[in-house]
Amino acid sequence: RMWCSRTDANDVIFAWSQAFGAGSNQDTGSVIRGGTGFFIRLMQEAPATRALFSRVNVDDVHSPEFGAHVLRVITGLDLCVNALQDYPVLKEITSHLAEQHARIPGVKAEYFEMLLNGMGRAFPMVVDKFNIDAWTDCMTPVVRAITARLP
Ligand code: HEM
Repeated sequence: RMWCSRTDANDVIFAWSQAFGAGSNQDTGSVIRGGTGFFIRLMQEAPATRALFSRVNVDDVHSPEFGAHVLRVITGLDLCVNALQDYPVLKEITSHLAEQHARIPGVKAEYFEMLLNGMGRAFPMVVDKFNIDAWTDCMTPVVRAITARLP
């Protein structure tokens, strides 16, 4: 099977809604704050990524420009997570995201793994009974699909 099981998907959809939805869903600011944290972590782990975000004002990660970028990413991930049980839709979304990143020089597959691993490490603090195995089983194929054509 290419994607994760429905049971795992169910756990991930629930975890995601606790981390980025229900409550914070109503509040774009908190989604941006949470998402920005993961980008700050990513840029610490892989400093080369910083230059990729110069167009979105990475010099001030609390600027509206960087916030809007973070929101685009989290919204893209939200689409993926909520399509985990609809394989044809998931395929469409991930291949569109793959296209959007394939044309940006310097973007590497390993950066996606780092970003998603950062979430896996943080979610136990904000999600009840976080199922890390379900997260890994569901998000690994998503990352693989988005980064298929990246170095
Ligand atoms: C699964 C995780 C990710 C999702 C869902 C995602 C989603 C998106 C979306 C929706 C856009 C806007 C595309 C557009 O409007 O044309 C974008 C732009 C971009 N993404 Fe990602 N992204 C992810 C991870 C990453 C990672 C790990 C990197 C590199 C470290 C990255 C680098 C970029 C860059 C450089 C842009 C263009 C920024 C600009 O506007 O100048 N993304 N991403």
